[in-house]
Amino acid sequence: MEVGGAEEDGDVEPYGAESLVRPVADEPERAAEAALRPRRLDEFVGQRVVRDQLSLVLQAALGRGRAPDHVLLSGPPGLGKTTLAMIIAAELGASLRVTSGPAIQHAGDLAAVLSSLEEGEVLFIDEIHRLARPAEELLYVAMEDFRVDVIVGKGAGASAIPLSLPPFTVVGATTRAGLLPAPLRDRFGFTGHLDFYDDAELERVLVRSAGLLGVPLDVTAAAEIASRSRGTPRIANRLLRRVRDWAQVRGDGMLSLAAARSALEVYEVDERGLDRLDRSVLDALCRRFGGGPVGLTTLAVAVGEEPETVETVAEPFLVREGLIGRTSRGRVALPPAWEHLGLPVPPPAGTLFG
Ligand SMILES: Nc1ncnc2c1ncn2[C@@H]1O[C@H](COP(=O)(O)OP(=O)(O)OP(=O)(O)O)[C@@H](O)[C@H]1O
Repeated sequence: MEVGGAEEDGDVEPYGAESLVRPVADEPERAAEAALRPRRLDEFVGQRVVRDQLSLVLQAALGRGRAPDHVLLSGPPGLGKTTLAMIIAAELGASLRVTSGPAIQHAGDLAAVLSSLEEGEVLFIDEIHRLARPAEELLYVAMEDFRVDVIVGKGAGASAIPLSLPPFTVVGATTRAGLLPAPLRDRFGFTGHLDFYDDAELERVLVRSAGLLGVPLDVTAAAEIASRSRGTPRIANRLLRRVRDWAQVRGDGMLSLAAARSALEVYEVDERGLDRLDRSVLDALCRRFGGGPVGLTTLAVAVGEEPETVETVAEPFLVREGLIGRTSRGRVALPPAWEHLGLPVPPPAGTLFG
């Protein structure tokens, strides 16, 4: 169930919506994702440490017959935070309420959600780092004392009427744990950090998804798609759906290695998982600016994009892959960037004679 007002999202980038390897999902995609979500903890692939820890927290709470401590899940988009929140509710046999930081515009919105919670329910707050300050303060009290102060009246005549809440569990998700104020972070009894998946784990995600979609996926194709998925199950599942389209329309329905390669060529996702924007950034950096350093704005103009798009959509992965570096003087191409473009790696600066 969705609660909270319409989402006002200031972070939408023009490029992001059309990229296959962008880690965030839009609404239509979320519907396609829903069918592929693992429902129980033992179906959730990878993230062994977080899974083990969470399993203990949940089993202990179930054994005591009490709502578990509040849970904070942090990590980059598309790694399974929402899925885990749903799993937590399912494992507890509780119902789940879903809202997000940006959907809660006023403390009153949150008070309304909290005061309608029933005993043992799980409240999932996505992008919890984007809650407004007054809502955050209300949440501290609700999480710690299971109480919300309902303000009646205005100005000098206003008074707070305490309303006690039944025990419930907040599951907060954030891509930016560092932005959470310490008092809010401290109210979570358990924090799980999700990391990027390795290729073997992504292959398992793909094999499971192909089974659910009822498509024949060759193991070599699964490995190929996994290696281009940037360590992210959401991207793996998205590429799988595109390979399925290709196999259906241009192939024989089989998701073979050849089908995977042909489909990903059509969608311009290269063997390392880079897309058109990523490659144009590398290309501009190496060919036009001799490897840099070059400022973000200049680089963005060279590739015809907004600086914010380059910084938030392309750069994180390029930096993580060791293709580019960020220095105080701007962006620089690292040797693997030259190699990826098939260009000779220039000698390090200051080396006159090779
Ligand atoms: N460990 C996993 N095993 C199998 N599938 C997974 C796993 N993690 C994520 N997925 C799949 O990846 C997709 C994205 O997962 P999810 O929506 O939970 O990510 P998220 O971290 O909440 O992303 P965001 O921060 O953008 O909301 C879902 O379709 C889900 O089925």
